[in-house]
Amino acid sequence: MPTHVRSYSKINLGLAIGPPRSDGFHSLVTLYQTLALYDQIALVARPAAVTRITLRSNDPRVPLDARNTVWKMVAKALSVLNRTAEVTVHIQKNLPIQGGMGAGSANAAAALIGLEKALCLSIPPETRLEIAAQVGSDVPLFLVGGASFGSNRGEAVTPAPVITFEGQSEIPCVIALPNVGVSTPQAFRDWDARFKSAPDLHNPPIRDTMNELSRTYASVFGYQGEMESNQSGASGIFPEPSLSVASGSPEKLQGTPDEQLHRSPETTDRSGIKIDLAENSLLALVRTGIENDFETVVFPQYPSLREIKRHLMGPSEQENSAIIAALSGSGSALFGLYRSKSHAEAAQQRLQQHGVKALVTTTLPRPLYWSDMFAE
Ligand SMILES: C[C@](O)(CO)[C@H](O)COP(=O)(O)OP(=O)(O)OC[C@H]1O[C@@H](n2ccc(N)nc2=O)[C@H](O)[C@@H]1O
Ligand SMILES: Nc1ncnc2c1ncn2[C@@H]1O[C@H](COP(=O)(O)OP(=O)(O)OP(=O)(O)O)[C@@H](O)[C@H]1O
Repeated sequence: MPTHVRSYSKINLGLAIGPPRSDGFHSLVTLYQTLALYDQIALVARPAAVTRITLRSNDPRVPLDARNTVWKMVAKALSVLNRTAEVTVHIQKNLPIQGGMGAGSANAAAALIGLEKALCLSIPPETRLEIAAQVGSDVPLFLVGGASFGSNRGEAVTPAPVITFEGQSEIPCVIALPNVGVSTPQAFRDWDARFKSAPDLHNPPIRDTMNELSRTYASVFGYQGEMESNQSGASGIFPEPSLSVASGSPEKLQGTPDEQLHRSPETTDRSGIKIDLAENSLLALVRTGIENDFETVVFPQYPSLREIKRHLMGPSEQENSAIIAALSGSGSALFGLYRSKSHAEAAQQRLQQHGVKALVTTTLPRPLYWSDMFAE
């Protein structure tokens, strides 16, 4: 019987790129958010004298050899664990390839989770994260799920509190799928080329966008007063952080006005505007003006993507316009987050009228990410 694992996708709620490093990677700071859209993997594994990996996929563009992230993950995990096995994986692709939604990375994480289950292994969480980081910068985030902070080259992940909007933790989301693929290494190279002649942009004392973005996240999520730690986190990998005030869940705001005052801290955004953290964490984030640095290099190359972002946003000042719309990762997928499902559906229609494929989904908080992981 195959082990079925859902391989969810992600978006980046802000991404700041730092200077290139000597190992060819770039430092970055980002906030990952998993989405309910998923590929599916079906994995069969049994101990054998020598390791043999066989991959299949419904999508002919997916490499079925050692270039595949799933292959890399299975080979690496077995080698680290000093095991040999025959492993067959079917990768059912629903997500775009080169979309910036971390699909290939998620496939790798799902394969690791499936392999553990199929072979009844229990890999220590630190080892899991270490193996994941070796397969790709975006892989570890899928061992955390929900919202998580990414730093270093993106592989250093820390669980973030649930991101809510008006009490909703599954925020309606539209993914626009432009008819182009953006290569991640090429996008990083373009970033370097663009700013080669402006070294100040890579000079931390003059403009350190990464530090700025870190401060932004800290200003939104940093209130420590009510931080709780629940060791039975859904993943079993990390304790579940819960920031009750920033999460804005109404029940947390009960109590006397004095108590509410105590639980309603304020912080200031980059322009000094006061943010009421009790309001909701997504709006507080948006108000800080978070951006994705990749837009600077990807939009000039693919002007249609800027246009798609406008369609995702919708007419300004209207109630049904997006709370935020941006490129995800290095693209080409873009996302919009909305107050309601009907607003998301209206955005989907706007895009379809302009010939752009669009999917309606929701953000996926950490508990749901793990509870539905093995559902077929
Ligand atoms: C753009 C993002 O999707 C944002 O979440 C990720 O940074 C990309 O992560 P990923 O696809 O897992 O990337 P990896 O497979 O680790 O790296 C692919 C290539 O992208 C470039 N790369 C990636 C991550 C990083 N922090 N700096 C880089 O310069 C490198 O050229 C690397 O060889
Ligand atoms: N399991 C996989 N699924 C899809 N593509 C894969 C896989 N393994 C390797 N690849 C190769 O990796 C390339 C990028 O795949 P992927 O879909 O992960 O890009 P992406 O969505 O831009 O990811 P990211 O958000 O991490 O940058 C593809 O061109 C493909 O040839």
